[in-house]
Amino acid sequence: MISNIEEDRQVCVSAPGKIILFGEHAVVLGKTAIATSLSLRAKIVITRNTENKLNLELPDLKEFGSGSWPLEEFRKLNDFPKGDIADPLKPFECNPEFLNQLLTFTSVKGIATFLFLFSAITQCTKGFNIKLSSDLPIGAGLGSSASFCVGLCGGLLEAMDIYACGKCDQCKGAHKNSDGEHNPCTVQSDLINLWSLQGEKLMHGTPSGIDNAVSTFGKALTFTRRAGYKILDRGIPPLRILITNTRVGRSTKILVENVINRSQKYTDLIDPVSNLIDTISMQCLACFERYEADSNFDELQSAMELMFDMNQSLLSGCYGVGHSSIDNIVSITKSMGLHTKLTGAGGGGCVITLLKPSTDSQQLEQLKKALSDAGYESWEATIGDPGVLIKSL
Ligand SMILES: Nc1ncnc2c1ncn2[C@@H]1O[C@H](COP(=O)(O)OP(=O)(O)O)[C@@H](O)[C@H]1O
Ligand SMILES: C[C@@](O)(CCOP(=O)(O)O)CC(=O)O
Ligand SMILES: [Mg+2]
Repeated sequence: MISNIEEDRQVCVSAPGKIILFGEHAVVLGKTAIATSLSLRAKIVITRNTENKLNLELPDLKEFGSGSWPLEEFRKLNDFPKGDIADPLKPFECNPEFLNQLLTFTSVKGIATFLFLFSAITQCTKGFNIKLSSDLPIGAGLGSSASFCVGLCGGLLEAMDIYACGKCDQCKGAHKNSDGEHNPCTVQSDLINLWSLQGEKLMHGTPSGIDNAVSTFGKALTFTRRAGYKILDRGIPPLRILITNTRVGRSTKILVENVINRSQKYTDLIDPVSNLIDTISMQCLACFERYEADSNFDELQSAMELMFDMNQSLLSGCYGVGHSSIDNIVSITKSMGLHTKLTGAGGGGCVITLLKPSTDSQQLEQLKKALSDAGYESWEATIGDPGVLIKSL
């Protein structure tokens, strides 16, 4: 018999999307990338049920909508994670055999990812109703997959009362914001981040880990595969960024695989490119530090504009992840003296344009209309938002 408290308990979690300022794809190859969170967020609501079922609603995935499965259906699978490996405090990769068994329930990789994380974290011991929706365009380079994983893992760990910190005061909600939400402590956030990385691996094979890190911790951070994340405690300077969605769908998994294959096949040609992108990321950090010291925004803006152009040229011309729609937006914004680069995996998806401090509302409307007339949707980004937020009712 579930106690009333548990049965009535509701866990609400949100996790931000992101933009990568510099270093996408190169970060998969071990170089430095810089990313910052967005105000667009994935939202998950988790409530208990007494039906011993998983009831799932994914309103943003029209081809799915909703689904319901008895928990026993998963527990009886040959490769259901159990025993020593199945310690929810020690994130583990999905067994390929188990993935194949999960893919008998759904052909959608994202849902199979959901079912893996649900099975691994909850052991399918309790029935839950789960609804996941998002402000983020899906598959557009703004980290929707990572925010999906981070929100889900944060919510499931909370709903199962699984805390790497043993449920410290912060994770008990000692420092709630005005909406009654709290950021989990660093120890619990690291657990959420590592589980989310396992989800990202299922989504697109060889993620660097930057997307789930910035969705977990928020603000802005640098990332390398070797050293992991380093949060920029002072955030980033007040850059004005316009996000434009090409509305061209693409597969992060395929784009990432293509860059890896090109790097392995043409190592002597691509390594210098990756090293230059690493230099761009490091130069961006140096510019941020210089701005902190001298507040010379014009100097910062000029350097950022050059680095945007360089990184875009290298991504498109050398890594091969450009697209004609991206080139079109680069051209439209350049005609207005602005500089644009793709963000995320490229091949369509979203681009980011560096607005000038002097770009006034009339110029911005003129730019957005030119982009809209060309078939693109654009909006000024709010960056540096908090990472995963949890509200337990
Ligand atoms: N709101 C959502 N609802 C359901 N699935 C989602 C949602 N957001 C992301 N996903 C999953 O993430 C996948 C997109 O991941 P990816 O190709 O990496 O694009 P992105 O650049 O947005 O991270 C989708 O195909 C879907 O499986
Ligand atoms: C291309 C890459 O650098 C970022 C992928 O971003 P997104 O999934 O397109 O939002 C891959 C990675 O770092 O995992
Ligand atoms: Mg993604």
